[in-house]
Amino acid sequence: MKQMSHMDDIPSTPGKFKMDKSPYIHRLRWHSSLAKLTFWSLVFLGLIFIFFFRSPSTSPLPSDPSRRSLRTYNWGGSAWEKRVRSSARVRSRNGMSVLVTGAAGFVGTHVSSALKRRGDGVLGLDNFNDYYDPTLKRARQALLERTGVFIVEGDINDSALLSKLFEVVAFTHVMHLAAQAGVRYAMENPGSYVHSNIAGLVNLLEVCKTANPQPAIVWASSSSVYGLNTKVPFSEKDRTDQPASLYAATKKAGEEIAHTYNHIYGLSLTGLRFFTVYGPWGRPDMAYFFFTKDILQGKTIPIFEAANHGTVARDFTYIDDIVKGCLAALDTAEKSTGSGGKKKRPAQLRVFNLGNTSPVPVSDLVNILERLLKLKAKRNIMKLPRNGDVQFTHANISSAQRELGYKPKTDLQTGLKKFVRWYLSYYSGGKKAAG
Ligand SMILES: O=C(O)[C@H]1O[C@H](OP(=O)(O)OP(=O)(O)OC[C@H]2O[C@@H](n3ccc(=O)[nH]c3=O)[C@H](O)[C@@H]2O)[C@H](O)[C@@H](O)[C@H]1O
Repeated sequence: MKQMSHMDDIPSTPGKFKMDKSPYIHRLRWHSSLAKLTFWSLVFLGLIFIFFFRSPSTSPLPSDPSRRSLRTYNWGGSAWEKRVRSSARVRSRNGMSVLVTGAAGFVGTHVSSALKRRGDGVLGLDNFNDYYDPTLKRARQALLERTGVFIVEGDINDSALLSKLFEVVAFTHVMHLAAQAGVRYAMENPGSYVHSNIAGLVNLLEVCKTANPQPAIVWASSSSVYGLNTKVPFSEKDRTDQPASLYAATKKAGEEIAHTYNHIYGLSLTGLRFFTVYGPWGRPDMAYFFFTKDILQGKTIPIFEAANHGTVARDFTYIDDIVKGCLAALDTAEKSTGSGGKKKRPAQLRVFNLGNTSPVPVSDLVNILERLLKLKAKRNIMKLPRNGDVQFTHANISSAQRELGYKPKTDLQTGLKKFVRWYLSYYSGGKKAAG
């Protein structure tokens, strides 16, 4: 508006001037209209820029100022398509072609690399959001690139992008790991859970349902769906209708959504309830990870305990065991049965616990870290906050054992030893070496 008033200082209405045909006046008029033209052209160009470049034309993302990473991504073009095709190309007999969402995430990176190593075609998709340090995601991306996995930058809410990917590659499977994780963060940013775990899931399933052939989908649910249950170990048959966090509620909603898409469209769907997965290249928001960081920096760590000094424990599960469970779920997934958006016959619908079956108190986790780091932790014992945490998790894995041959092998001591070795290497300037 300031510019407008400045422009207004230059009289442009001939009536304000004596009709003088002097060259000066001509020049002034010419300048004035040129300035006007320039100004309005700039405004026009500005509007075009805002319209076409700032707001995604395909699937507008909800405005969410706390998630700066929800942006428009560049994709498309023949070079891009070539990379997509090459990354997804199957290189082993009977191999599968898998779209891995959340490929720059902790589990996504490990699963993508394991699939690629055995000759499956793998294409990653990730929005590289800033829920935690994106440089760690970029480092994982670099790691995957070295194994031949290309990660497309984009959001699972972008249906045009997803449709394009299915147009370029006839994926046989989708390993859906993109999600808003973290139990406590849901109090801070509830919208991001709805965006990724509900809207994003529905969007992905919509595209999968219309794809021809439809892929089989394996996706990450969570142990948190058992919520306030007290009967342990948790079995897939137990109730899951009392979530303690919005995170858990969105994962539970995901399971119901999976049921719907299986029922109506014949999509083959397998949900995996992960139990507190840890290991190298892990998530910095998780307790084992930031406890390690804080112990090394001499900072106090908050250790939760339940009422009356009750133990808080988790069925911590090592990443390599989880990867085996994920691959087995993909390998045993039956084909989807629909086409053209219609179900032909009933399709497979499964849900499995992937845990370790040996819960460890959080205080013991800290004891192990102290031994590995050769440092004493400064402990601040705190009451378990009422922001989503549950007191105890313990998986009954008999179903996964029976149907997937899932057999976790790594105890917490062994797994944390591998994590700490990676952590020290990665954060001591050995970021490249850690690969
Ligand atoms: O299984 C899951 O489905 C989930 O696992 C993970 O959640 P959690 O099991 O809660 O892991 P995590 O935060 O590492 O806390 C571990 C323990 O430390 C305790 N804890 C935590 C923080 C703290 O400051 N102090 C503390 O004692 C805390 O009370 C808990 O007992 C994933 O983050 C989540 O995305 C989801 O995948």
